[in-house]
Amino acid sequence: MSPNPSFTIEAATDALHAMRAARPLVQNITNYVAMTISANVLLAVGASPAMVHATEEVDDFVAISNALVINIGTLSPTWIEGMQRAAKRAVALAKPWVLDPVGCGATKFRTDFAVEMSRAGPSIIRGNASEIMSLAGAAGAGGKGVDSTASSDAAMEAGKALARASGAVVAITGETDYVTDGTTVVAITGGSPLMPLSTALGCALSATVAAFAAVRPPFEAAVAAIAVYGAAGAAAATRVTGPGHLPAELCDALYVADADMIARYATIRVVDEVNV
Ligand SMILES: Nc1ncnc2c1ncn2[C@@H]1O[C@H](COP(=O)(O)OP(=O)(O)O)[C@@H](O)[C@H]1O
Ligand SMILES: Cc1ncsc1CCOP(=O)(O)O
Ligand SMILES: [Mg+2]
Repeated sequence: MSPNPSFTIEAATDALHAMRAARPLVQNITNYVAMTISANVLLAVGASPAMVHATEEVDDFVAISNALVINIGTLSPTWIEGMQRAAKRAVALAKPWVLDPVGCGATKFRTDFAVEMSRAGPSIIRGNASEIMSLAGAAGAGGKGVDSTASSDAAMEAGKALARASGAVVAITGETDYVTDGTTVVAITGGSPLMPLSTALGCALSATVAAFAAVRPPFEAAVAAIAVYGAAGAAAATRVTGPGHLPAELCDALYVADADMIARYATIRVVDEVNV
C-alpha cells in the first residue's frame, strides 16, 4: 500500500516551508514556565509569537492572530475568563486553536477546566500520555503533576476516544508520538529521552503545532509539526551532554531544520486506518 501522501516526510517538509513563508502570528495563553522557551522555539522555527492573555484584549488579539494556544500549566482563576473568551472567539472566527491540558488529572480544578476547554472546540489537543488518558476519562489515569507516568502506547485508545468525543485531532507525545482523529492513527518517532528532562518542551511543541495549524488542516499540521520538532530534538540531543543546553540546541536545530534533518531523524507511519 502506498503511504498516505498527507503523512510523509515530504508533506512535513512542505508544511515547514509553507509555515515559514507565512510567518504566522501565534497567540499564546500559556504558563509562566513555558513563555520564554515557547516564544524562542516559535521564532526559531519561523513563526511570530505573542504571549497575550488579558481578558480585556483577547477578542482583539485572536482577531489578528493566525492561530492560538491555550495552555493550562499555571492555571489560576484570573486567567480562566480570558481562556474561555479566546476559545470562543477563535471558533467564531474559524481560527485554529490548540489545547495543551498540562497536568490534567493532578487536581479536580485543573481536570474540570481541561474537560471544559476540550468541549470548547479546539482544533488540536496535544498532551502527554497521562494528560490525554485523564482528559478522556480513562480509568486509573493521572500522572505525577505535569509529568506523565504512562507510555504513549498505553494512551492510544484514550486518545482515539477523546478525538471522537471532542471533534479535535489528538496528539499524544512520549517516546513515540501518536496523532489521531479517532479513525486514523499516525505514529511519529524522533526526539530524545532528554526532552522530558527539560521543562516546557511539550508546551513549546504545542505552540509549534499551532504555527503549523495556521497553514495546514489540523491532522496534517499536528503530524508535520511533531515530525519537525522530533527531528530537531533528536539532532539537538547529539550536541549536548545533558538536558541543560537542550533548549538552546533545539532552537538552533529548528532554525536550520530542512528535508535532510527531518528524513534523518524522524519517521512518520500510518499505523491504524479504519474506514468508518
Ligand atoms: N522517551 C522519549 N524519547 C524521545 N522523545 C521523547 C521522549 N519523551 C518525550 N519525547 C519528546 O519530547 C517532546 C515533549 O513531549 P512530552 O515530554 O511527552 O510532553 P510534556 O512535556 O507535555 O510532558 C515531544 O517532542 C516528544 O516526542
Ligand atoms: C513544570 C511546570 N509546572 C507548571 S507548568 C510547567 C511546565 C510544564 O511543561 P511541559 O508540560 O512541557 O513539561
Ligand atoms: Mg506538557
